[in-house]
Amino acid sequence: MSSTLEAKDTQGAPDPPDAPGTGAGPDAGPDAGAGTGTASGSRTLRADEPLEAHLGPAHARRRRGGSGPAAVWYLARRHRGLLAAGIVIGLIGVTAQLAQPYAIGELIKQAGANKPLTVAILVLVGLFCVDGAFSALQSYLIGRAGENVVYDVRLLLTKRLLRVDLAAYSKQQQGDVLTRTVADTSLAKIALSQSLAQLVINGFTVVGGVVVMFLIDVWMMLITLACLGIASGVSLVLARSVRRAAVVNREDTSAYGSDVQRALSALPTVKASRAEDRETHRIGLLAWRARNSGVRVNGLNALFMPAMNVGTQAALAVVVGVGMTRVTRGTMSMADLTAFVMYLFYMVSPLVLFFLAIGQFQQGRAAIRRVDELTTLPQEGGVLDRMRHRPKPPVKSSLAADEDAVEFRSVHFTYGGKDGAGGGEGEEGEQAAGPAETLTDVTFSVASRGMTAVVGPSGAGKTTLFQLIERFHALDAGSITVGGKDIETMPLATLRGLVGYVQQDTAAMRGTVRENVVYAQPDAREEDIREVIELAGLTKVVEELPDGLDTELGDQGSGLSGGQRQRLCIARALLQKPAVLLLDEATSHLDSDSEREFRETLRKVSARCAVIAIAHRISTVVDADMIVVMNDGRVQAIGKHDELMKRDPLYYRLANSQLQAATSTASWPMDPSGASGAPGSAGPAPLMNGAPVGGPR
Ligand SMILES: Nc1ncnc2c1ncn2[C@@H]1O[C@H](COP(=O)(O)OP(=O)(O)OP(=O)(O)O)[C@@H](O)[C@H]1O
Repeated sequence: MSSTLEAKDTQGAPDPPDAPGTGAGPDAGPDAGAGTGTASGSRTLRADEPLEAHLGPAHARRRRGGSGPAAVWYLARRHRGLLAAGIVIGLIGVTAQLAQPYAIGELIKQAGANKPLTVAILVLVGLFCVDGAFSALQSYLIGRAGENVVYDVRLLLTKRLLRVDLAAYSKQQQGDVLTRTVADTSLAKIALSQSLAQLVINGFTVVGGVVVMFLIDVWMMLITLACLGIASGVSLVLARSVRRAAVVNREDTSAYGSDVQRALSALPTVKASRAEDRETHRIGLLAWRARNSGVRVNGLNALFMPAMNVGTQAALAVVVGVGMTRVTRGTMSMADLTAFVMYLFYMVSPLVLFFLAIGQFQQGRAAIRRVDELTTLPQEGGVLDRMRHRPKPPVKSSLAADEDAVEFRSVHFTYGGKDGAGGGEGEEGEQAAGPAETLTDVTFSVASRGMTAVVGPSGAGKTTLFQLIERFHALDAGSITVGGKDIETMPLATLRGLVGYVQQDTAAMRGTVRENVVYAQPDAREEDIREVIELAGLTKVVEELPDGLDTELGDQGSGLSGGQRQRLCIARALLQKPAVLLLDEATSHLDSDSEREFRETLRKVSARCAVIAIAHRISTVVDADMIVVMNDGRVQAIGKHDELMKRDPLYYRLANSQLQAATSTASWPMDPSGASGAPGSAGPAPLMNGAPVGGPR
C-alpha cells in the first residue's frame, strides 16, 4: 500500500532548490520539471505553474462575486488521494483496535474453559501490532497531506501577493497579511488534514463500537447511548460556540500582529518620540483583547472533555450495575460484560477526539475563510487581460535614438479610481471614490536619450507620474506610451524590463550587496556588476566592506548609510540596462561631492538611455536637457533651466530659494512677480499643458 502511495506521491518529482528542473526531490515543488500527477494523487504545485489553471473556473467565478469553492478547498482537493489513503489505513488500524476487546473476551472464555491460550494470545498481540503500525502510517500520510496542502496554499498566496494590484494592497494591513499567510495557513492545514481525518477515523471507531456493543447486548447499549447522547448533544453546541469564538480570536490576534508590525517598522521614530510606553499600552490592549478571546476559545474547548467524561462515567456506572446484576442472574456472561465494558472504555477516547476534531475543524474554517479572502485580492495585469485579444507589440529591450522614450497624452488619474472602482482586475469594485484628480490632462514627451528633470512642489504629482509609467495603477483617461507602444498593451514584464525605477524611499533589502545589485538581473556578469558599482560611485565603499560584494546587509539595507543605500539602488537599476531610467529623489541623500560625481554618471547614462529624474535640488536639474514643472497635478511649464528662470514664476521661485540658500547672496529678487525685472513680472507664464514640448532629439 505504501509503495503505491509513494509512487503516486512522487509523480512530478521536484528538484531541490539548488538543482532546478532535474526532478530529484519528493513532492514536486518550486522548480520541478513537468509533473504528471493526477488530481487524485498528491502532487504539490510548481512555482512556475499557472495557479489559475489549478483553481479552475469556479474559483474565478467566486472572485467575481459568484459562487464556487474557495481557493483553499480547491487546493486541498488536489491532495484528497493521499488524505484518503491515510484515512483508509487509519480505518484498518481502528478495525484492529475494535477487535481487541472481542479477542480479550475470547481469551477469558478460553481461560474459563481451561483451553490452550497460545492462539488467543497470538491473535491479540497481532491485533496490537496491526493497530500500532497502521496508526503510525496513518499519522505520517495525513501529516504529509497536510504539509502538501499548506505548501500549495502558501505558494498560491505568495504568487498572488507578489502580483497584487498595488492600489488594493495599500488598503491592507501588512501585519494582518502576514498573520493570514503564516499563522492562518497553519490552522487551515490542521483543519484540512488532521481534523478531517480524526473526524472520519474516530467517527468510524465510535460507530463500529456502537454496532459491536449492540450485538453484545441491546439493552445495555441503549442505556449507554442515552448517557453518551446527552453528552454528545452538549459537545455539538460547544463546537458551534468554539467556531464563533475562534473567528473573533483570529481577528483579535491579527489586529495585535498588525499593530506590532506597525510599531516595529518605525522603531527609530518610536524611540525618538519617547513613545515606547504609549505603544506598549496601545499594543498591550490589543494583546489583552486577543488573550480574552483566546481564553474563551480555550474555555469552550476545555468543556468538551468533562462533558464527555461525565457522560461516559454515568454510562459506566449504569453498565457495571446493570451488567453485574445480569451476570448474577445468569442472563449475561462475565466475558460479554468484560468485552462490553472494554468497548465502552475504547469508545471514550475516540468520542472525545471526534468532538475535539469538530472544534479544531471549526477553528480551521475561520482561518480558511481569512486565507481565502487574501487569494481574492485584485491582481495586476487586469488591463492586459482585458486587451488579451488585441495584437501585442514585439518585445524590445532598448529604444532607437530617434523615437520617443515616454509620452503622456492627456493623462487623467485619481487614486482609487475616478468612480472609486480602482485598478487591478476591477473585480472588487469596493474602493471609495477619490476626492480629486491627482493628475489632470498631463501631456509631455521625453526623448530616448538625455536627461529630463521633473520638478514641482510637494504633492504636485511627480512620483505619481513614475508610478503610472510603471503601470502600478490604471489611468482614468489618456494614454502613456513607452517606445511608441501603449503601455496597457505591453506585457508587464516587458514594460518593466524597459523601465528601471529607483524609488523615493530607497528599497535596499536584507541580503548581500551583490544580491541587492543583481536583484532585477540575477544572471548578470561579474564585469557588468563591477561596472555599475563603479558608475554609482560605490567601488570604494564596497572595497571597505568586510566581505566586499558578499557583505550581508540587514533589513532595508541596514549596514550602509542612506546615501550608500541610494547608490546601491541606482546600481541595481543601471545593471538592468533600461531604456528609460526613472530616478525619484535618487540624489537626496548624497553629499555635494557625491552628487557632482553622480551627475557625471547621469550624463554618461543619459547618452545611452532616457533618464527622467525627480529632483528637489536645483543643482541636479540645471544642466538637464528638459525640465517639466509640475504643479497641482498639471504640467505647468516645460523647458530648459535658463528659459524657465525667465518665464515661469513657480520654477523661478523654487530655483531662486535654493540658489539663494546656496550662495547666500542678495542678488536675486525675492518676488518674481515684483517690478524688479524678474521673470513673471508681466503676469504668470502661460501653462504648457496640452502643448507637448519635445526634449532633445
Ligand atoms: N497611494 C496613494 N493613495 C492616495 N493618494 C495618494 C497616494 N499617493 C499619493 N497620493 C496623493 O497624490 C498626490 C500626489 O502625490 P505624489 O507622491 O505624486 O506627489 P509628489 O509630487 O511626488 O510629492 P513629493 O515631492 O512630496 O514626493 C498627493 O496629494 C498625495 O497625497
